[in-house]
Amino acid sequence: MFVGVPEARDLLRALLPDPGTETLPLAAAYGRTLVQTLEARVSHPSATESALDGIACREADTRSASSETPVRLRVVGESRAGLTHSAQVNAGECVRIYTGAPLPPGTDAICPVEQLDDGGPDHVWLRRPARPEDVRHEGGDFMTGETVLPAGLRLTAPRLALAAALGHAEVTVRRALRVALLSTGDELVAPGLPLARGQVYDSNRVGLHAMLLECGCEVIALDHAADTPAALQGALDQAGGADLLLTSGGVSMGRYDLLRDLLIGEGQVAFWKVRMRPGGPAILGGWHGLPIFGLPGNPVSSLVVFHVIVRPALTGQAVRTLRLRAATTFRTLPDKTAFWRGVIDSGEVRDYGAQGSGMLRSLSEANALVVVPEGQTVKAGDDVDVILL
Ligand SMILES: Nc1nc2c(c(=O)[nH]1)N[C@H]1C(S)=C(S)[C@@H](COP(=O)(O)OP(=O)(O)OC[C@H]3O[C@@H](n4cnc5c(N)ncnc54)[C@H](O)[C@@H]3O)O[C@H]1N2
Ligand code: MOO
Repeated sequence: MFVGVPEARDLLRALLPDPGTETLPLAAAYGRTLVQTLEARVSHPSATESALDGIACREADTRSASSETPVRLRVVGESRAGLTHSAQVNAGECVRIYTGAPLPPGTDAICPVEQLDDGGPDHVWLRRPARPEDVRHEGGDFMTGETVLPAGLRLTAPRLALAAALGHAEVTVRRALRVALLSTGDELVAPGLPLARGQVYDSNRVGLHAMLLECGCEVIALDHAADTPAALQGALDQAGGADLLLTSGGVSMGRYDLLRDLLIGEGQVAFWKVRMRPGGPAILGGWHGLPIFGLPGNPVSSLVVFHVIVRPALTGQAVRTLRLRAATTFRTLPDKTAFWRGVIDSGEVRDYGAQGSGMLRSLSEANALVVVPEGQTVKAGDDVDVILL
């Protein structure tokens, strides 16, 4: 029942149903996985246009322009968004132009306003040659018919914006998995209520809810369950209809670790314990046909297990790692992969410091998980795999 991280991920994925697909307006598709290929319905830019506010002219007219020897051009019109100058521009002439406005015929270069002086009625002086690089060419970003977003991508904010720019109002995506979320433990108190000694605010519920939304899941937030078998079973009954029940707490070695007992005693167990730290006591099983993934209660452990096992299983996206130079030594463990909190700074990653699994501040102050495979040593100066948080 003791598994490695990749095996744990595969076992969870195997228990999740195929959610099917649906077509949604872009605004509702954040975090979902695209199941169609999106082609450009238009070219971008849709016309050859200016990248700057200034004048459009013929580059050849302006090559000698400098502060000492400015070049004077006659202004024959204006091109701005929605009101294009469509007449031919000839030698010695220019058109006032604004960023994103189409280039008038005959022009091939831009000089920005910062390099212009007033040259009398309808004239400007250029203190610098006009530059063809400041022209954005039609289709330079993408051309009509080009495949731009392939199926399988997760719809992040920039990709949703790109889908809109391609001319799509709707996208076909994987349906959201319905995940019921349950915190267990008598010591948990909802934030905002008074806290007695020995109690703790239910922070996992908040963090896990947000992480599930980031994964494009529909979240069914269950009431927190006290540490009695009846309370736990009652909570599990409320999760009917979910594709997965995600719990935190109650999976370790204690007498009140009831979820573990319930799955082992009355349900099924696919694994209990993963060869990782933190997060080793995670459990996967089922209860009356409902797949249940039990995260450890320690806040850091639940975050780490979510990142390396739950998120990839829910989204179908592999865990992305970077290779960075270690600025400090990272401890190795003989039989577990370690995911130590690290801080990426100036292109290197250093040890965050306190690695206790209850150190909540680290969830905000660390920005990376440093992966140290079983039995391997990472010394300062070595390259190491890093997961961005
Ligand atoms: N004798 C042993 N004790 C422990 C072992 C072990 O192998 N032998 N494993 C340790 C490890 S590793 C972890 S991780 C924890 C996991 O414990 P549980 O999943 O059973 O979680 P709890 O005991 O319920 O709580 C642990 C800790 O986390 C706090 N907690 C729980 N839920 C929340 C929440 N929703 N929000 C904020 N904080 C929460 C709880 O108060 C405890 O401090 O077990 C070790 N013990
Ligand atoms: O895995 Mo526990 O997750 O070390 O604190």
